[in-house]
Amino acid sequence: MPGVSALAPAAAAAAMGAVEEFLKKTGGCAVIDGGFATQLEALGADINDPLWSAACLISKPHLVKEVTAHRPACPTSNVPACVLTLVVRSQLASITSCHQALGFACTACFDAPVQVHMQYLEAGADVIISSSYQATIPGFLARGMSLEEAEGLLRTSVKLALEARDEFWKSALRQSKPVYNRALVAASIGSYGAYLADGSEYSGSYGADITTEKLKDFHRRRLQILASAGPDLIAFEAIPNKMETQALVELLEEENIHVPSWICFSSVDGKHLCSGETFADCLQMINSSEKVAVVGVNCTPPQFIEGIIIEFKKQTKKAVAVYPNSGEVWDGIAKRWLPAECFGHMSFDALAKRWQEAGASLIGGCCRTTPSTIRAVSKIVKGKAGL
Ligand SMILES: C[S+](C)CC[C@H](N)C(=O)O
Ligand SMILES: N[C@@H](CCS)C(=O)O
Ligand SMILES: [Zn+2]
Repeated sequence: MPGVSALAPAAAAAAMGAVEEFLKKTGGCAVIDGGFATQLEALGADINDPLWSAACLISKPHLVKEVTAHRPACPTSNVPACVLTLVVRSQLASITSCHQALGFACTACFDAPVQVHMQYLEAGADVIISSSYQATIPGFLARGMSLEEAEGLLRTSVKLALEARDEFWKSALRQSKPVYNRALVAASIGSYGAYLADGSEYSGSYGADITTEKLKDFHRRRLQILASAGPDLIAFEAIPNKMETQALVELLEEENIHVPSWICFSSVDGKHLCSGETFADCLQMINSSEKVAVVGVNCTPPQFIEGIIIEFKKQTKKAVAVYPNSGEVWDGIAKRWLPAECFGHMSFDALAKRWQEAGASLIGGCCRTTPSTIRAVSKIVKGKAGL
């Protein structure tokens, strides 16, 4: 499916139909990847940063030179000298970490997003989500970047995912036994709360001053740029309240976005959005939008997912996506994950089978899930060995 932001209405309708076709091709249940940020950290990246995982997009090659002889490894990525080629000229003596000390990535860190995408593709993901969850224009500007640089990094996030998908697909085609589908690339758009980086994507509390119009203005330019960068889907992730849902639905119309979207909510109780508002009110708005192909929940504890799918299936005809977190709880102030409340004796993949039976059409994992989670999910929902 090509990038479709500039297509005429008939072609846009075809793009929406292509999502349905794609789901059929995957046997009625597509596998989404797992936690992008989680796996980035597993590769050694330091994402304790206002941009969180989007910090991996920042690199400044014009400031750097080859000094592998001087520095044996990147202390952040722990990548050995043979692949570490970029370090700042003026700070050779004092480097402690690419992101924290220098404010940008070494080449090894910069390769990490592609590696993460590749690992999820190998694990069996039919849909990979770009590294743009917390990539925002104001966030990049606050780092001293120009508008042009900021917009360029948004495009880069989609480009890296498309490159990984195409590279992986080329190698999959060379295999004698067909195991994989050609994956779709979803351009991630996190909530306003994710940008605030104050834990409000799990509370939905944006303060008294925020309005639907302000939220639209916050999302507008990033949406335009990501939609025009050639993704197959736009993935609005962890949307915590009704006002932001309304802003997104209206914005998709106003900007006439023809890339099919999904809107996924976050929930901390399994019955409401994080704000305490009902799913029903949001689903009603989404049901009347032709721009939204898929609805669902992400970054929500696994024990709530089956009940949520059952509710959604009563309230919408759109395909339902679920990609819960591990059940651990994000402490937005201390910036760390707290232990999960016990979610019973069932493993994530055994639960995934139940989510499929309850009617979910796309299943994956969010924070604190990994390629091995996705490998297990893929095997169980597709009944396929060999990944
Ligand atoms: C999905 S949460 C763990 C992402 C990080 C959060 N927006 C923060 O920056 O603290
Ligand atoms: N796509 C993002 C979602 C965070 S809630 C990630 O996996 O890092
Ligand atoms: Zn998450």
